[in-house]
Amino acid sequence: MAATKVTIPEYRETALDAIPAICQKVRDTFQTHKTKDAEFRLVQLRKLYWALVDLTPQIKEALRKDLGKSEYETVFTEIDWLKNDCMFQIRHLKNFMKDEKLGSPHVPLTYSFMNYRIKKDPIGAVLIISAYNYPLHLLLSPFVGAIAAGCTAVLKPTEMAPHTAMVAVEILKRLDPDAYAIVNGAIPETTALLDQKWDKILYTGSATVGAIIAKKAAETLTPVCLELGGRNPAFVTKNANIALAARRLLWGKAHNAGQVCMSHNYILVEREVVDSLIAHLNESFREFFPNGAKASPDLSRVVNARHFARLKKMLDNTKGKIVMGGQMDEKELFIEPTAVLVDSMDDSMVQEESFGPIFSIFPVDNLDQALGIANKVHRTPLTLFSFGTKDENNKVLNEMLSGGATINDSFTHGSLGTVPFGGVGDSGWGSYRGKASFDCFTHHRTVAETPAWMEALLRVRYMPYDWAKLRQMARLSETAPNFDREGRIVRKGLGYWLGVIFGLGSGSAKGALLRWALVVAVGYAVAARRGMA
Ligand SMILES: NC(=O)C1=CN([C@@H]2O[C@H](COP(=O)(O)OP(=O)(O)OC[C@H]3O[C@@H](n4cnc5c(N)ncnc54)[C@H](O)[C@@H]3O)[C@@H](O)[C@H]2O)C=CC1
Ligand SMILES: CC1=C(/C=C/C(C)=C/C=C/C(C)=C/C=C/C=C(C)/C=C/C=C(C)/C=C/C=C(\C)C(=O)O)C(C)(C)CCC1
Repeated sequence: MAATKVTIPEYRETALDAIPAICQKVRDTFQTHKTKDAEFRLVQLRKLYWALVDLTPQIKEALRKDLGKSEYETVFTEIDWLKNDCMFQIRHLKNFMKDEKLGSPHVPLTYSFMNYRIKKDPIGAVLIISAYNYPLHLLLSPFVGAIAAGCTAVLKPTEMAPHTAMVAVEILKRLDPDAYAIVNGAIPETTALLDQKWDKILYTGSATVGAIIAKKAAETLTPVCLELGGRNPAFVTKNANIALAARRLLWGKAHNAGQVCMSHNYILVEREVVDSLIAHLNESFREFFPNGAKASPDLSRVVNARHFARLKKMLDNTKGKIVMGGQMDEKELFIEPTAVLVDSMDDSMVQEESFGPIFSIFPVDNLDQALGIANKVHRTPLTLFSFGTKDENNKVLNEMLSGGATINDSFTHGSLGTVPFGGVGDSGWGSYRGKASFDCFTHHRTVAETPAWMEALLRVRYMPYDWAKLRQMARLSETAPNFDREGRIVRKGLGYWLGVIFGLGSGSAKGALLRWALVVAVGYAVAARRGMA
């Protein structure tokens, strides 16, 4: 069958003077409240799903042109990923939207008639700015969350993947044009967008630009979700399965040509197993690329000449020795997955974020030394990886913080679209994916409702204050401590525990009586409401 010719419109930046009106429109649409309706959200998500299906040839072609992305990875991590995102929200939306009733232990018995609950409100009109490495996925995956949450949105795709940006325009044409819009461009257009008032901004990209976004957002106290990068360490101890560690870590740097914010920057490996790790990395390299990396249809290219030059400079500046790969071709923006053996934490291959197919191997004496180095290089990276015994892996998790972590593999924690994903500290603020995507764009509003008939019971809060009422209230609601002034648990034997159980947590007989009276009253009222009393 002859392949259908795919056309992608030429990249066009949005006119700067059109941007304020575009933003005003989505803000106004939010105020119409139409995007809050569950059916509206579902229809938009369904339309997005079918747009992804119908525009699959355009998406594949755009990603091939922008990143030399293999068709396999485009389907796996962009198209299917986003379709799954839509289906997940479609299936669970009504459940996510439901009010959450607040009962024990959050609401004590005394407050139980006030119908405490959490109402899920869309946060408003949001701005989503994305990075180049998964240009459609990183743009639309948060967008799915924004639609599900009932927000309106403006999307700003990366200008570094211009074909994908134009396909995104085509996709958006299938959705409600008043609720969602797309603005194309680079720094001037993003700056114009940031000059507008948003209810939330979700930004994916470098930490440097992340700081610009956060600063600008702070001027208007706009909340931000930042998905940033990091210098991610992998720990390999002598007790690890070295062949498996090598194979899995190489995958993490070959997938999307290592242009993955989660992939490892450097491997801290115990000295005894360095040679074995290098041998196994090379063996896996030959297995993944039997005809060489350049000939492989599976290896993406570096996004552009600037990033190629950046990666080349990291390799030029290293004092280490290349122990795997090393080939490159500027014309094709091709860099082989490359490992460099280094001996200093000041090496360019350790200090700079690779965000490409290159990484370093740093021999260490033991795990304590490795953790000391990693915590100095970057204390809160986006991810970390640990290959060792159960105790060693737990030690790594306990002694180093990261946005996410995978034990015994490369970024498995970030390969599933239904679990929360995000950084910590300077690798990111907030998270999204799965229910977290819905929550990211939702305000969880605590709502209470006080029935009129309760007025007499509320006497305790009104002036003139009455100490006796306050004591009565305390007897009903305070929990007696089981610890002393030194913070030690005071074990009081069977008598104490019987008191806790039969006295409903009260420290006195009077308190226990009052509590039982309240339980009976609440039980009676609930039964009456259900028509049983
Ligand atoms: N945590 C995460 O989910 C991810 C993080 N990243 C990080 O992103 C970086 C690579 O992505 P890039 O696309 O190069 O990031 P980038 O920060 O250069 O660009 C991201 C977005 O910011 C905009 N932008 C660039 N400079 C700006 C400025 N001065 N003012 C306002 N907007 C500006 C761009 O137009 C683009 O849409 C790496 O550091 C990587 O670790 C990348 C992908 C995912
Ligand atoms: C049990 C049976 C089966 C089991 C199959 C299993 C367990 C399959 C496991 C597959 C895995 C772990 C696949 C991993 C895929 C990785 C992906 C898709 C990576 C995605 C990476 C992304 C999206 C990166 C994002 C980067 C970002 C956000 C960034 O840079 O910021 C069978 C075999 C199925 C059947 C028999 C029973």
